[in-house]
Amino acid sequence: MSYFSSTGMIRFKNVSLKLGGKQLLKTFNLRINRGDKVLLAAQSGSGKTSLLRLLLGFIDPDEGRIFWGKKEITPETIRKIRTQIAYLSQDVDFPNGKVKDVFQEIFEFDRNRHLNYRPEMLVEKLQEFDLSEGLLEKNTSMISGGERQRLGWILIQLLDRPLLLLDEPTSAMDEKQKQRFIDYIAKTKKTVICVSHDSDWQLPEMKVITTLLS
Ligand SMILES: Nc1ncnc2c1ncn2[C@@H]1O[C@H](COP(=O)(O)OP(=O)(O)OP(=O)(O)O)[C@@H](O)[C@H]1O
Repeated sequence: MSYFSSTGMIRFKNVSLKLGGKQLLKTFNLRINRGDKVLLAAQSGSGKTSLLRLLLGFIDPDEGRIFWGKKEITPETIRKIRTQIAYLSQDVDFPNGKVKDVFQEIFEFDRNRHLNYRPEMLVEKLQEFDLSEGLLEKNTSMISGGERQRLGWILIQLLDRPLLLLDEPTSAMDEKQKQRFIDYIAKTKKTVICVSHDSDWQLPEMKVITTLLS
């Protein structure tokens, strides 16, 4: 079986995590299959963002193991695993620079070259998401929270990776925009883990997790 092919995509096995003196996970178990959609709607401060950060290898569990297919997530495996993940963080942190240059640079990384990015692809997406072409010339530090969030969505769509990790992905959007992204997630065949308190994200196809400490 190859590195990434497996129906059981992600598995948390007896994972415990304590941060800032607070127990967030205690022998936590979760299995996520390819194509599954999971909504983390546990209360504020319960560790939802930390769970995404565990999957990205930004933090390590105190106990237990996390698997991607048959591979355990470790410092040795995480780089390759990250090439399969598109992460939209709560604050959508873009590098400093003109929007058009930042996008160009992202797609010049070895792991993204196969996508054959062209600037026209970004222009097309800007139109689709009601963003002005003038944004291309703006510095990423000068754009609004709502624009930044939509640019984050554009990036994750263009990156076209099998696992989407979305942290409050529509918090800075109006209803119409929000619905467009919810519809995209409802239709996608990708595996999705979304953090949101917004009940509009509770799609029928989503497994909703309301508590992490059971
Ligand atoms: N690096 C860290 N050091 C210390 N404490 C941390 C760290 N990261 C997170 N925490 C704490 O862990 C708890 C869980 O944080 P986390 O952001 O994962 O929760 P959350 O469920 O995503 O919250 P929210 O819904 O409010 O965004 C919080 O009390 C937070 O202050």
